[in-house]
Amino acid sequence: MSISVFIDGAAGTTGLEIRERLAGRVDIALVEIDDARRKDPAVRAEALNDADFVILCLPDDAAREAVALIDNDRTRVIDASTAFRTAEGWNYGFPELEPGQQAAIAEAKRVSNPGCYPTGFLALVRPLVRMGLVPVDWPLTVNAVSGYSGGGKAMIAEFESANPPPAARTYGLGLAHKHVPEMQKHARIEHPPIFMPSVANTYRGMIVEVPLPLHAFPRRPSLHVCEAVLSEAYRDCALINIVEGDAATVAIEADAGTDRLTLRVCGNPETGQARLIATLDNLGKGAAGAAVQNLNIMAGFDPIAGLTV
Ligand SMILES: NC(=O)C1=CN([C@@H]2O[C@H](COP(=O)(O)OP(=O)(O)OC[C@H]3O[C@@H](n4cnc5c(N)ncnc54)[C@H](OP(=O)(O)O)[C@@H]3O)[C@@H](O)[C@H]2O)C=CC1
Ligand SMILES: CC(=O)N[C@@H](CCC(=O)OP(=O)(O)O)C(=O)O
Repeated sequence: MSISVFIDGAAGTTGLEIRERLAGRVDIALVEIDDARRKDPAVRAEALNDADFVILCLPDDAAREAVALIDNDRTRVIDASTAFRTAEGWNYGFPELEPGQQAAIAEAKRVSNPGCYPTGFLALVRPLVRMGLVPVDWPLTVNAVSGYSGGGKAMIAEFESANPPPAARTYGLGLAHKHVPEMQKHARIEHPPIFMPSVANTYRGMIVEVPLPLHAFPRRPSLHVCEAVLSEAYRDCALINIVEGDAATVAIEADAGTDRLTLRVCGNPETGQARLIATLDNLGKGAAGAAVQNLNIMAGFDPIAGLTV
């Protein structure tokens, strides 16, 4: 079986990465448009309605516009932007997050790809919340550092033209980052997490951390129990690895250039303080890898076809 796929925003950072992963696949025919007219709504509307699947790699407003341009019942959509991640009628494209989620994505017409930071946060926290180990009303915090490709073409140009670029800088200081509602909704927690993102002078890769005072939780879970819960939750997930044992350091490059997501439960067993750590590539499982995984699932292909494990 072969499917047709149109990538709207194929000249952007995420779009190019998706194209790279799909190029050469015999089961996929890419719908191409003239580069000079890639922002022309009439040209886009035709491609959006011709394709079996469209993958939107656009700013939020352009993604909303693209969805509005689809006027048939057949075309199925994967959106990489923030526009629909908490929207009714959209399926959250994180197949490993909940039991039954992959099956729901397989049937869905509209799938919203998770944000890169929420991918790390949710993978670490959701199984522990679901098991009742982290109370739903706990005020969680998230610390994270991303490569600068996370900010798309504009941030890449900014870092690559600055002389010298910052080694690292923190942002989101007003605690209203666009990923917070998505984190709260899909973790199924009562309060928005305090989210402290930074960007480093490296192209790709990210570290997402959640500190947990396990000793203060009603069930006082050990580090070992948390690790066992994550291992069980992702037992059959080809892209998610739980690395056991002590790590002295974790590098932002750990999963850069792959579509993997690696989880670690670090900390001090004596004090009951944990550091949950996720590493991933913002353009891999954080964007393009996840979009291709969702496409594979929706089309009935091997879920990890074309991906780097
Ligand atoms: N970069 C990342 O790590 C991640 C990105 N995302 C999300 O993916 C989406 C794309 O991000 P990213 O690839 O980084 O961004 P880029 O800025 O690199 O790419 C966006 C592309 O969209 C094009 N574009 C803008 N407006 C329109 C329009 N009206 N019609 C057609 N094309 C348009 C741009 O054109 P032009 O080339 O002229 O600028 C550009 O090529 C965003 O919503 C982002 O939030 C999600 C997870 C991670
Ligand atoms: C370093 C950097 O700036 N990162 C982006 C997030 C990239 C991403 O995940 O895109 P979505 O917002 O579509 O999820 C930011 O913080 O806005």
